[in-house]
Amino acid sequence: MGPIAVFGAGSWGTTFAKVLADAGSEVTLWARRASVAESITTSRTNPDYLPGVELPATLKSTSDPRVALAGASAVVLAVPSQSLRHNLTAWRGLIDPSVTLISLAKGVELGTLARMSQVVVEVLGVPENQVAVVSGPNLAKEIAAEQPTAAVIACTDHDRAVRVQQACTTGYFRPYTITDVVGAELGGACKNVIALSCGMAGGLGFGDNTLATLITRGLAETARLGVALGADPMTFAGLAGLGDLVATCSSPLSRNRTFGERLGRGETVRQAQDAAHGQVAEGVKSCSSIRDLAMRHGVEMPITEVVHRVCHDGFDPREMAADLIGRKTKPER
Ligand SMILES: NC(=O)C1=CN([C@@H]2O[C@H](COP(=O)(O)OP(=O)(O)OC[C@H]3O[C@@H](n4cnc5c(N)ncnc54)[C@H](O)[C@@H]3O)[C@@H](O)[C@H]2O)C=CC1
Ligand SMILES: O=C(CO)COP(=O)(O)O
Repeated sequence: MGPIAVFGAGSWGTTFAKVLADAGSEVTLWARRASVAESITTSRTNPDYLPGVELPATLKSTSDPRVALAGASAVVLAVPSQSLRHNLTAWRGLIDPSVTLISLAKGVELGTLARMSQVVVEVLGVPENQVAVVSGPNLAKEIAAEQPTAAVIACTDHDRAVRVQQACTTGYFRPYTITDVVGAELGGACKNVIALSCGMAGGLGFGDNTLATLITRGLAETARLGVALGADPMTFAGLAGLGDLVATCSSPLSRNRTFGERLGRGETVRQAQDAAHGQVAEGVKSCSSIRDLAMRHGVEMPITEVVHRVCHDGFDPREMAADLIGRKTKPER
């Protein structure tokens, strides 16, 4: 794979740019703010998002999309889900129609209920086999510290997935390939919502049984939605399903879990948002689009429903347990 442009210099965009550069790829990282690009170029750091992490000397950075895209054979999209369409529309005329598009975002678009790869296909007019998705238990700060982890590269074109895999394999980052894009994207989007519920449970003082119950039943409702949308159920037992779910629901590094914890301790959505300092907790918006997607397909997602009510309808997290536990009894499957 030739030069790679990474769009979005937040925690994951910057970290994934480092992974690609460490794997030997030629990488240019586009940052929205010129000061961030300047800092990466001159001091090899991105203090706003990855304080204390030294970035590779080979990594270039710019705030000019044309410079980032010059000669690029692949474009990595690392902006928040709800702004992807807007950004891509602005960059559309600049992106060579033959490049591989690599989506890192974990969300479902509000209103259209589109997955991120569907947004890419729609806005850029490229075939779906040109879009790859990276997902898995990938908390940016741990990967930036070169702690070992695995991931999946999902693309309906297996050969393309292998090329992306080769471009990002390092001594600390081990990507596997799969062809189930639907499953990979839904696993990544839904686990943010389940992590919010786990955070709320933690904030309310509940322990590991509650955590494990939410993770397991969260996985069940995610897989139910996935199967209704044509995903391979086995994807949810893999890195983009269980792997990401366990990491995000358990880790204090997760923005979604942390956000939920604040709500569980009694903070308002606004207070939790202010405390996030502009860092995105995707589940706060995706709980609504995923809930709507589930309703459209007649799929029951009770945890997602409750998270939506807490985040958007003023429902008190203290009522969450009674609401979920008090549902009509039924078989596990
Ligand atoms: N941080 C992590 O550990 C991981 C994050 N992800 C996903 O990657 C995506 C990006 O997340 P992060 O880099 O963590 O987010 P972040 O909150 O750290 O950074 C977001 C980046 O997008 C930029 N941005 C924000 N709004 C924008 C807009 N309207 N237009 C253009 N740029 C905008 C910000 O300036 C920043 O550079 C999300 O969908 C997230 O779920 C996936 C795996 C791991
Ligand atoms: O996607 C992630 C880990 O795989 C990051 O989770 P948060 O967005 O909750 O920090």
